[in-house]
Amino acid sequence: MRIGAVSYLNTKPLIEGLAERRSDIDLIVDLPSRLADRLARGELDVALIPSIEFFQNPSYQIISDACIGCRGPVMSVKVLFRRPPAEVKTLALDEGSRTSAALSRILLAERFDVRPRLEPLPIGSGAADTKADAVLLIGDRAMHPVGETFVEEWDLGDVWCRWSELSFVFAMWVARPGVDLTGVDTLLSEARDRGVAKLEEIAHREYERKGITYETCLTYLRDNLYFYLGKRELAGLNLYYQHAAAMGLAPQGLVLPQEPLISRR
Ligand SMILES: C=C(O[C@@H]1C=C(C(=O)O)C=C[C@H]1O)C(=O)O
Repeated sequence: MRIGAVSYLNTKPLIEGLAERRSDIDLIVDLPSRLADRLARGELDVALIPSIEFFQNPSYQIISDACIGCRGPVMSVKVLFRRPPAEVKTLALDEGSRTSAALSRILLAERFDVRPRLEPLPIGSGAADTKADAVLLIGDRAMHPVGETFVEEWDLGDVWCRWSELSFVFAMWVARPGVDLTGVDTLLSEARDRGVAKLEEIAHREYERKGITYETCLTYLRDNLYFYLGKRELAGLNLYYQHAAAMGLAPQGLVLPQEPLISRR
């Protein structure tokens, strides 16, 4: 089984000990946007894909109650503004993102009636490499100071959760059709439970190579991220879907799950 996981710090607690549990697992790490494309091409069987990508294929199935979500500020998803949001004409989008790319467009449209021209921000580039009025950064690179003063900065987790009074779900475990999923939900929820029980250890292991302090790393994993796809998260996902569909960023008419998946343990 080829399982694709996000290569950022946020995913470490979801894959703790995962590859060691079953000899038939090939764990591949990549950027979220690339995981979605690889799952769509059939190069992966199961992947942690941006939630908006789940809407694009009705044959996809959510297979775990583990996810990357937040119930407030997320710390690693930012829109940096060089002009006030109401005056934004161009938006540079982190190439690794699909969910937050759509979310930033939704929030600009809904709150400011702004529909900017979009440009990609390639993986190797930083905010300084674009002149866009606003820049979306996600993942590890969004956690470091950019060295520029912005007129406004949005933490998209915070902005969404305040605006919607619900959680936000950035990425979910999804399988393509025709894959034998026996035991996979247990495998993924157990990996998450192991990871969540060991956040200090994971933070110790990761903080230096991510260029952040141990405290920041632990706070991020423990307090900013939320790894459970519960009722409030599904309600947030549903609302996000409604906005995405209304803006033509997702197909119309999907019925998403409302009730959390009960893990078959
Ligand atoms: C919280 C995050 O969630 C991510 C954001 C994603 C997106 O915008 O498409 C996809 C997967 C997650 O890794 C982050 O990367 O910082």
